[in-house]
Amino acid sequence: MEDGKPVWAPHPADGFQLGTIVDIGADSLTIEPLKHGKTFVAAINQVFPAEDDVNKQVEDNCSLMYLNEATLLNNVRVRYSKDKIYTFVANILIAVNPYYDIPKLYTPETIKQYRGRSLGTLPPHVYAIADKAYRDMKVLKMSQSIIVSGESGAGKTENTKFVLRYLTSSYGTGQDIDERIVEANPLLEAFGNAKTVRNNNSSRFGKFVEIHFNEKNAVVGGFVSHYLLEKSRICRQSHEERNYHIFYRLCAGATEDIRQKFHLGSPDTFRYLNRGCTRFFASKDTDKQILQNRKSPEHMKLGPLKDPLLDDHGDFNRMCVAMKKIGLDDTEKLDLFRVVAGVLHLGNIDFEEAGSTSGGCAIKNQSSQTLEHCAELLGLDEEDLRVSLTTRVMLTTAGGAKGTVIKVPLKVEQANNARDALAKAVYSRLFDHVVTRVNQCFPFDSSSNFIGVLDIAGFEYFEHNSFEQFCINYCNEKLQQFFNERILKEEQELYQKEGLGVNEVHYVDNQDCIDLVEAKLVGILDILDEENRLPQPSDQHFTDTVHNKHKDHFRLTVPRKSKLAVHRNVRDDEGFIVRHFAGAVCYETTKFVEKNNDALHMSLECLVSESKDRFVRELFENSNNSKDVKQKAGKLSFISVGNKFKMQLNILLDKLRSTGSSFIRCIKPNLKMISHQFEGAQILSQLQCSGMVSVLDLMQGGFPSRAPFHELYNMYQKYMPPKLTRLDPRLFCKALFKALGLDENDYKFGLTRVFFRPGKFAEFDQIMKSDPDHLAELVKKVNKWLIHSRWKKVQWCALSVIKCKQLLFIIR
Ligand SMILES: Nc1ncnc2c1ncn2[C@@H]1O[C@H](COP(=O)(O)OP(=O)(O)OP(=O)(O)O)[C@@H](O)[C@H]1O
Repeated sequence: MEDGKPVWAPHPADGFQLGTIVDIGADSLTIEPLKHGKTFVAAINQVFPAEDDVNKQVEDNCSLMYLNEATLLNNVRVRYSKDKIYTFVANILIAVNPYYDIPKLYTPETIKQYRGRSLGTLPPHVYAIADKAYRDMKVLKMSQSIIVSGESGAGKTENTKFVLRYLTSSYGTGQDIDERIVEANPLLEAFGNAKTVRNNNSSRFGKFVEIHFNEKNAVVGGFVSHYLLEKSRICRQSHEERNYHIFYRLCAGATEDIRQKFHLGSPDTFRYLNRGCTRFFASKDTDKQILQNRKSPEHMKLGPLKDPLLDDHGDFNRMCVAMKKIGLDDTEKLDLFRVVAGVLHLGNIDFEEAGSTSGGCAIKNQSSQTLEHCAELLGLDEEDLRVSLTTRVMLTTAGGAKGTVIKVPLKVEQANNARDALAKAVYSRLFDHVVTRVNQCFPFDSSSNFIGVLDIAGFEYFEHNSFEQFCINYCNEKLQQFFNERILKEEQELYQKEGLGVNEVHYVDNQDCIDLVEAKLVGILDILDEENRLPQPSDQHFTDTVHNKHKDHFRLTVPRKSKLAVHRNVRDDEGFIVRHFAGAVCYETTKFVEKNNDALHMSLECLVSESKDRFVRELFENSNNSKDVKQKAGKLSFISVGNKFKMQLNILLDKLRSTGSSFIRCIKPNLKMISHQFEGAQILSQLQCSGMVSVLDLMQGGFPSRAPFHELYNMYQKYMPPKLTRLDPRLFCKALFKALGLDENDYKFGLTRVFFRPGKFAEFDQIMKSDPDHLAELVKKVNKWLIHSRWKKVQWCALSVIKCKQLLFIIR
């Protein structure tokens, strides 16, 4: 950075602002903003050199002279203002959510344009990544994966859908299977998506969608794996949020016949819906199609929720069509709806103290009809359901009559928990079933390779972070490691391909953070499991153990060390801070123990797995603990959520490691979810969380800026006399570099481009644009070098001829 040249300095709302350095301190700089405003002081490591033309935008950030987080943000900003939402950083695609349909961006014609075209030959696009994956699969005969990440509402699911549509329409067989892969989405979204404050259509589960190809590289089928459905939402949502879409779609769109059969009412009549938002999504017109008696008072008062892509009544019908298309018959459809209705009724069962000496509770009289509906819909015996919700079965294990079954009465709060646990178990099994069923509708006998698209929540931190964030961030920590491995590998491969003869790129590994979470016995997940197995597990004891076992761990500390006041109020035994690659997160550990346990208590497990209804019974058939329910009845069994996730993740990562990979980083431009608004600071934080900034760091360890010879030639030919511009671009560049006497450690000549060490491209540019006297001197030097190198070439040729002649003479 130089005196008088513009720099990017931190700005609270925009991320960075342009300014000039007016004073230099020991580790800080005083900056004068270019736009009006007072001078301010910024830490030296937060001030970055700016490009000369800050309105310039490039398709690949690596062709910028200064590759840093500020120039990256600025490039994305300038492009976004021109509706260019996609940008490359080397082979990584950044996708900013436009929150409106950009004309012609995803048309069939655009799909055609990208078919078979190499990365970089057309503007950055999600189709370019999809096609690269396909071509790599074909050429390398190796499966591929595309990892789509970003925070909620950033556009992961939409981009995933674009990839799937691109692949099926470009490389499908034109048969039913292609359509089925695309049609599976509405069904998955109905059961796994919900309105949240961040996104009206938020996927509350992670998924890896594989499209399988035969030996001729045509689509033959698909397979979906899913991760971590958010279960807490089934029973409770915050005020402005909703439960899963299916509940509202059923209430709004079901035929009168279904409505009566399943005893459905308006959303406000169900506890599992009425603590959140009870309005339907509808347009002015479709709102009229929803009968009055299906609308909640809140809906009547405030009108429908509006979203261009969502409409509960219409979506119900579309979902029914999609079900048909993917091969679900009417019986199966009704089975699904019946269980959804059953869950709703279950939530309406109320308990009160029994008033007996047992200290237990009973189902309120007012709930008797609900109990009846619930039992009917889930195929349970009403009395058995009553008993299972209000008592817990225990087997005596010691003393007197060993193995005697005793019924322990539950208190009101325990019964409420049991009811909610049952609802969560039934719904999440139903969701598993939906995914299994979806998978059955695009079967394949054999496949040569697949392209998998991973759509999973990115790194997240809120004011209050719980077990869900802990799992998601652990997952992102693993994906980040994979990302680093791959980017590093790609960089090294590029250096090799370009013949640079170097492969030194250094970066900070995050294995220590991964170990902190998943190491055997001492990792946080194992400590938590250990706690769950104790007779009286407690969140505090778990938290204390974590702190004790990792007293001096660099990645772990106590909440009071947080920079944020809210976290400093959290006691040492109520939380811990993990220093993730993307920043420190304070986790509050209340309910960690409960959330880590997927097991129903035994009476409930027995109840549902012996349901009279085949569909419900089958939902629980494959459960881990149904086989030996009776033997285990003495203990509260424990099924670890954390370790199941760890296992799934490790399988996923093994799979990813065995494939070639591409990355799409989705960015949410603003919190209001509107078009044409770029909130710089927000976006910068997402770039940091998605690992993009650390990728820049990683690249800084090598040769981050790169410019093709022809580009350099075009940039500088105007400064050179015609005699020199007649040279071919490669020789032209070589002559310049040699003449300038640049340090050979600062740049490398590849086959197609020049690679620069951090900041060296700019230095070079500066010399080129220096004053005319200096330039004249430079031209002289270039000429001299050319003559010198040509002379050397002539000498070498002459010598070779002489040597050949001598050789011939000897042979003769
Ligand atoms: N490329 C796009 N063009 C137009 N609108 C888009 C695009 N990408 C996203 N959107 C809009 O943004 C909304 C949120 O996108 P999406 O559901 O894909 O986010 P997400 O990252 O999957 O969020 P979550 O993690 O909550 O599921 C979409 O419903 C759509 O309205």
